[in-house]
Amino acid sequence: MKAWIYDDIEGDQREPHNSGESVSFETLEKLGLLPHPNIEMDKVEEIAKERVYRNRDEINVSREGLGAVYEQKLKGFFTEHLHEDEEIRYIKDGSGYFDVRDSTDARWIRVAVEPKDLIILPPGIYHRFTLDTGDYVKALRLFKDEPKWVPHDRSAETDKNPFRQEYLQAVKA
Ligand SMILES: CSCCC(=O)/C(O)=C/O
Ligand SMILES: [Fe+2]
Repeated sequence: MKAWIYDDIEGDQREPHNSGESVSFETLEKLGLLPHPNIEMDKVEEIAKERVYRNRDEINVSREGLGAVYEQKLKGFFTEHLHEDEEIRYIKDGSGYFDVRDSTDARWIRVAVEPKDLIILPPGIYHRFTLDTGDYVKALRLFKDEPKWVPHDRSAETDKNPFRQEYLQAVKA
């Protein structure tokens, strides 16, 4: 797992867009995005138990895995959004990029994930996801309750969402 500031230059979202400015795990932690690089399944189970996760699913994000909904799903994943529940992603195979807003809300931090990387997305964090040029990731998605994936796309309305407001309070310096 590595993270850097996204260069915001027009072009294929699947390219690294690495501005050359790297971002530390400490910074990710301050944003509430808890990185656990290179861990085994037994550690994933420990985290899931500790944090009381009751549900999970496995997703194969690829043209083959998603079939007819591939384009639509990829578009949805890369639309800036938040979730109202804390969610865990554990990469089983392939790779991709999670982008999260930095503390100024002006820049994207790109987090490159690969097999055995786990990240915890706090409720209310604006983020998006894209495959890289390998065009494939298989991930375990852990949910506290039902295995649902409900994105709230960024809007003036979502900015007022109580989970967003709570997140901003929690990460305030
Ligand atoms: C690699 S898991 C699929 C993407 C996802 O679950 C998510 O929440 C994207 O924002
Ligand atoms: Fe998401």
